Formats: sequence, structure tokens, C-alpha cells
Amino acid sequence: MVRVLITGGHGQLGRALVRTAPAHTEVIALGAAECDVTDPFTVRAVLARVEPTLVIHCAAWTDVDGCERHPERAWRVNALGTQHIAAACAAAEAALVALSTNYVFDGEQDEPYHEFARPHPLSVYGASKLAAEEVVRALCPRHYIVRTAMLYDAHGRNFVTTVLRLAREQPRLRMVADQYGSPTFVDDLAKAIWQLVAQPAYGTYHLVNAGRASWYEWAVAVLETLGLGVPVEPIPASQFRRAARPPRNGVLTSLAAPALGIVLPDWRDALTRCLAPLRSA
Ligand SMILES: NC(=O)C1=CN([C@@H]2O[C@H](COP(=O)(O)OP(=O)(O)OC[C@H]3O[C@@H](n4cnc5c(N)ncnc54)[C@H](OP(=O)(O)O)[C@@H]3O)[C@@H](O)[C@H]2O)C=CC1
Ligand SMILES: Cc1cn([C@H]2C[C@H](O)[C@@H](COP(=O)(O)OP(=O)(O)O[C@H]3O[C@@H](C)C(=O)[C@@H](O)[C@H]3O)O2)c(=O)[nH]c1=O
Repeated sequence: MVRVLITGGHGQLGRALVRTAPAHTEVIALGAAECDVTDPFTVRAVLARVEPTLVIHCAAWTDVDGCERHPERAWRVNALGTQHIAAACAAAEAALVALSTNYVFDGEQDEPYHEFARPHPLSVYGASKLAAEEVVRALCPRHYIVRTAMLYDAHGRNFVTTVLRLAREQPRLRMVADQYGSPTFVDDLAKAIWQLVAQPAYGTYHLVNAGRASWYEWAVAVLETLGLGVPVEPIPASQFRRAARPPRNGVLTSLAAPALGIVLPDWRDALTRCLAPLRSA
């Protein structure tokens, strides 16, 4: 029996990992109240009590604009919190999966980013996640760093549920059409993570649904999938004011995952599967 500890276990990826866990896997998913990663003593005590063979570290402060406005909190949760987890995993001889983001890249290149592309974050969130990657590489030898992007589920707080809320509240939506990324259904990511950790192939992996979409294309696809006829106006990013600057090209591709036989489906296929329960509701 493999025992897996999930930090940030009540977030959207943590919940998906719990519902897709393979047989013969004991999963202990803890929220911030049970395992605050900013407290090194708590982190060490939790690992000593749970004795996991693997830790999947999902906990993070994912409010990208909040991170920009309150950098110290971003560094404390995302970078220092990961440092505590990585050090405790190394001491306990547990393997570690650390989640990271496409926002470690500046988006200036035209091609999708693979695992060996040079990071250069534009936002505090991206910089704090890149620092987290660096402490994991330095402190915990048996690690998988999983960069992903634009996570969503049919419920909770994410871009898809925001689009559905705005479609109820507004006669028309305005969506940025000149920034691109890789929308990724958390269930597909969770299954790919379980496939990955079945192999001792430590390193850095980009795990996202295939293809690319602008925020505009993604919003239109959400509304079309549910047959909602709300008009969407494409706008440039310069007309959408926010504290943080997302990369223009945040599209990820992978050299490392297909080499292990891990390939995620196309983002449109994933979106259709995710929204299927809402269509029949
Ligand atoms: N969402 C996305 O689009 C993307 C996410 N990622 C990364 O994937 C991971 C999972 O993201 P996702 O599930 O979407 O994020 P969520 O925000 O849904 O979940 C993160 C969880 O971390 C918890 N948390 C926050 N602070 C602490 C703390 N100090 N100690 C312990 N737990 C804490 C939060 O709890 P609470 O809500 O109680 O504060 C929350 O439940 C993160 O590392 C994120 O950076 C990467 C790319 C894209
Ligand atoms: C509400 C709204 C958003 N948008 C677009 C542009 C804007 O930059 C973007 C904001 O959506 P979000 O708040 O979901 O974006 P954001 O929080 O930046 O999403 C990121 O989250 C972190 C955690 C990651 O790691 C990234 O991969 C990415 O998913 O959506 C519009 O164009 N029009 C709108 O009316």
C-alpha cells in the first residue's frame, strides 16, 4: 500500500487527486487548517505522523493579482512553504511532487514552452513559484516538478465558472484575445500525475491538455458547449486592467511526459467531458 499526503488537499487539484486515486493508494488530503505549510514545525510533525511515501504538494496562494499586491504573503506561502515541504520530505525520505505554473515563463517566444526552456516570470506569483521549484531541486533529490496551466473544474473558483457567472449577470462578455495558454481539466491532470508517480522518473514535467486557446476562445467554447447564446467581444489585453501581467504566450508542451507514455487529451475534448454533467442537469 502506497501512502500519499496531499497538501492543499481541499483545493481544486487536491480534490481531483482524491477522486482519481488508483487502487492500493491510501490518500491523506490535508487543508491549510491541518497542515499550514508556512509553519515548519507543523510540516515536520505532519510528516512524522502520516509517514507518507509520497507528498503531492498542491498548497499555494493562487490569487495571482493578490500575490502582486501582497508579495510578502506570496513568497511566504509559495516559496517558503515549499522549502519547508521539500526539507521535510528529504529528511523523511519521501518523494515529492511539487506543482508549478506556466507563469514562470515570460511568453515572449512564439513556440510553446517545453521543460528545458528558460523561465523568466513577469508576476510575483510566477516568481514565487519559480523560487519554489529551485528549493525543491536543491533540497529534495526524489522530486517531480509538474508545471501546468489554467486549471478548471465544473465547480469551485476558476475561469470556467467565472465565465458562467458573468454570462448570467451580463448581456455581453469582453474577453482577452491576444494571450494564449493551455486550459487544463483538473481530472486529466490528476490522472496524469498518478501515471507519472508510478515511475521513479524524477525531473521536471509539463502536464497540460493539448492545444492552445486564448481567454476569448476558451470563453466562447464554454458558452457554446452549454448552448448559451451570450455574445463575447474579443479585446486586447491592454483593455483588461489587472494587477498582474500574464504571459502573452503561456502555452506549454512536453518533451518529458510523452517519453513515459503520458499524453493528455485535447483541451476541447476535456472541456466537453468536464461540462457534460452541467449539460444534462
Ligand atoms: N489554478 C491554476 O490555474 C493553476 C494552479 N497551479 C498550481 O497547482 C497547485 C494547485 O492549484 P489549485 O488546486 O488550482 O489551487 P487552489 O487555490 O484551488 O488550492 C490551493 C490550496 O492551497 C491551500 N493553501 C493556501 N495557503 C496555504 C497554506 N499556508 N498552507 C496550506 N495550504 C494552503 C488553499 O487553502 P485555502 O483555500 O483554505 O486558503 C487551497 O485549498 C498550486 O500549486 C498552483 O500554484 C499551476 C498552474 C495553474
Ligand atoms: C473575468 C475576465 C477575465 N478575462 C481573462 C483575462 C484575464 O487575464 C484572465 C483572468 O482569469 P483568471 O483570474 O482565471 O486568471 P489567472 O488567475 O491569471 O489564471 C492563472 O492562475 C494561476 C494560478 C496559474 O498558475 C495560471 O496557469 C493561470 O491559470 O481572464 C477576460 O478577458 N475578461 C473577463 O471579463
